[in-house]
Order: sequence, then structure tokens, then C-alpha cells
Amino acid sequence: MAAPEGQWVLMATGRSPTNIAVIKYWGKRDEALILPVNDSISVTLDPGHLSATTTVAVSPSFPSDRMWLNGKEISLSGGRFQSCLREIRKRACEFEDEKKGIKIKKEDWEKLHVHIASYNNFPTAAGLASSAAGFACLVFTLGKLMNVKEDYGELSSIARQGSGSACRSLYGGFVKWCMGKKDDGSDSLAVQLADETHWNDLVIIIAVVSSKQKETSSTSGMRDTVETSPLLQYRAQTVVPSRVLKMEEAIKNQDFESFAKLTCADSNQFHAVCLDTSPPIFYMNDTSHRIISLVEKWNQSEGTPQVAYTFDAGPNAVLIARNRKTAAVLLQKLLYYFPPQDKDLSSYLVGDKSILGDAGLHSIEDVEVLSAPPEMKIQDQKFKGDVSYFICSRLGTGPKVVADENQALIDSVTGLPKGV
Ligand SMILES: Nc1ncnc2c1ncn2[C@@H]1O[C@H](COP(=O)(O)OP(=O)(O)OP(=O)(O)O)[C@@H](O)[C@H]1O
Ligand SMILES: C[C@@](O)(CCOP(=O)(O)OP(=O)(O)O)CC(=O)O
Repeated sequence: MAAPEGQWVLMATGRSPTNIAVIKYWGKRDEALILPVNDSISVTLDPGHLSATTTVAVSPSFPSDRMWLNGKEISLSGGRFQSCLREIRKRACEFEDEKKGIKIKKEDWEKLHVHIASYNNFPTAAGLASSAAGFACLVFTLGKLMNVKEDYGELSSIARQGSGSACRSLYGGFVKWCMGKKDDGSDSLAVQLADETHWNDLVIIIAVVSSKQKETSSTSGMRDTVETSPLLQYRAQTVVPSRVLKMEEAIKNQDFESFAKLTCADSNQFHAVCLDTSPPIFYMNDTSHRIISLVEKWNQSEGTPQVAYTFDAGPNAVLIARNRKTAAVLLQKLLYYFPPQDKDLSSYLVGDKSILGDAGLHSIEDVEVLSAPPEMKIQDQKFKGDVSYFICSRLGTGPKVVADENQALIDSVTGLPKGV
């Protein structure tokens, strides 16, 4: 039966991963279009552990565009949301569902308003790249709803206009954001280097570091760096281009030694250009530095890298271990220095909890009897409470449609977020 005129609600739901850069994006050559000063390379994280889920709905009965993030209504008036909506609407195609009596012509999409509800399965604005997962998911899901035919590369260049790093979340595995040369930004897009199955030994452990201080946002931090850091030019023009080539080789050959050396060096150089900014920007804290020391000393004592570290615009450590066995040893070392504040081990490590079993850590008593890493000088000091919790993850896939209507975040009758 056809729906009465104006009564239907058409919806789509998608899920997108977050990503972490191993060659960092830092600095724009165009603020409005979000065009970077250098290429960057990232790994996509398993959406089961870190992802955004977004439902978008259209109905002739909606009087305006509205959005709810994690259950709270937020404004869509910002330029970044507006750019994504405008670019997707421009590419919308005719859609027809005869059974439901819905027919939307290409030109109708401009007049139809959308309701968007999104939910992150990890903390928002906590330095875990929620904006990357969020904007990738918004663009991907709007594209599905509006029957957009463009390929993922083109979608990535739209997501880029929401948040630069979001363009890399359109693909799984290893992804490169090619900076592009054109002034209109049409060649500044993401390409997949290898999918998540290419190198599936890697295990990712994130230390969510307790931090009270408010950080400088990536957007304003990188603006200040572009304006004041002489080191940034050298980084963007000389260092990154050769590192990107070496990183592509390392990924292709599953060469962990090169991969780890490049990842750590690039994280450290990104934080060096932050320090070279006037006034200087400090994203890492004492806990971050302690984790770097731990990894560096261990890698050195083994004679070859076991773990790579990388830090974004905040103190959280992202640690990439060469395999599960190494990840289990890493976890023992981390928990020796950073034991949980309370007795509950299972909420101290989220994501793939089975790594605890691999590390022989079944209860808090097992953590208490861990021995000090022999390669470390500081053996008798522990830093309980300095890490909020750990996430154990792996490489993951790109955005996917969530077909199960029960998982939609918007009620198909009211057109409002479920529970509102
Ligand atoms: N699921 C989502 N859908 C759409 N937009 C989102 C979503 N999640 C976050 N955002 C946008 O991203 C903003 C948060 O980005 P912000 O850069 O402050 O934090 P972050 O990305 O979590 O951390 P960081 O950039 O330091 O890694 C939110 O205010 C919102 O505008
Ligand atoms: C340190 C980084 O995480 C910076 C990410 O910056 P954003 O993509 O959050 O910045 P905007 O483009 O202004 O939204 C490095 C990276 O992800 O490459």
C-alpha cells in the first residue's frame, strides 16, 4: 500500500570505524576546504571496538535539518556539517520504492530535510578521533540514503570537508590520504593501500591516559603551527614525502622493523612541531613519556622493534604490537607500571579482552605479582591511576550498512531518535 502523501520516513543506517595515523596529518594549506600540507597514512581500527553508528532519515514532514549526537540534539549550522550535507545533496540520485509509495526525484533531495542520529561506542572528543569516525559515517550513510553513485574516493573527499582525518575512515586496513595539488581539492582524497586482512598479526593496545587539562583542538593547534613553526615546512616538504614512500614499502612487505621505526619517528616529529609552535603546544604528558620510555627500552633490549607507539593531539598512547604474543608481554609490562585503581580488571581492559588470558592475567592478584620489566631502571615505582583504561583492538574494515532495522537510531514512524 502506498504511504499517504507526506507521511513516509525513509532511513539508512551505517557504521564507520575510526583510524589512527602512522604518518601524521598536521597543517592545512586551505582552511575552508581542509587541504593538508602533506600526505598521511593511517590504520583503520576494528569498528567492533571503536566506531560511529549513524542513522539518517528524510521525510516530507520534516520542517528542518536536525542532528542528535549520543542522544543530545546538536547544531548543524557549522560550516563542516553544511559542506558535507551540500556536497552529498548535489550528488543525490532519483530513488523509488513502489511498495512504500515513495518516489524522490533528483531535484527533490534539495528540498527534503534530514534527521540524523549518531552514536559513538567510545568516548566523544576524548582524543580518540570521534570526529574521524563521525564524519566518515555521516557522509557514507547520507550517500546510501540519497542513492549517491560516486565511489569511495569521492566520498572520502567529502568526508575530508567534515574533518581532515575523516577521509581515511572510508576504507579499512591501511589508508593513504593523498594531499592533492588542485586548488579546488578534488584530488585530495583517500586511497586504500591494503585491506585489513593483508597484515592481520598486528595487535593494537590503546592506553587511555587520565588527563584533566583541556587540550588545544587539532584544528586550532595545526593553524598555529602553520603560522609559526619553521620546522613544519621542512617536515612537510622534505621529511614526510620520503617517509610516506618508505612506509608504503614497509606495509607492502609487512616489514615490522621499518613500520615501527617510521611510526615512532613520525609521532615524535609531529610532537616536535607542536613544541616548535609559538606558543608551544603540549599534547603528551608524563604518562605518555613514561610509555614511550618503556617501549623504547624494551625495543632496544630486544635488538629489534617489538612495538610501535604513536600519539595524536592528546596524551593517549596507541601501541601497535607485531603479534599477539608480543601484545601479551606488552600488556604485562604496562599493567606492572599502571595497575588499575580498583580491583576490577575486566573493566580496565575493554575491546578484545581475550588478550588478558594470553598474558596470564585472570585476576587482580595476577597483576599484583607481575615482575618488573628487567630492562627498566625504575623498578620500584608504580603509577596507579595514571591510565584510565586500556582498549585492545586490531585492524578493521571500512564503513558498512547496518541492514537490521532494530539497530536504527531513528524511529521509522516518528522520524525522531528512539527513546525521545
Ligand atoms: N558520531 C559523530 N557524528 C558526527 N559528528 C561527530 C560524531 N562524533 C563526533 N563528531 C564531531 O566531532 C567533534 C569532536 O571532535 P574533536 O576533534 O573535538 O574530538 P575527537 O575527534 O574525539 O578527538 P581528537 O580529534 O583529539 O582525536 C564533535 O563535537 C562533533 O562535531
Ligand atoms: C593529530 C591528528 O590526529 C590530527 C587530526 O586532525 P583533525 O582531522 O581532527 O583536524 P581537522 O581537519 O581540523 O578536523 C593526526 C592525523 O590524524 O593524521
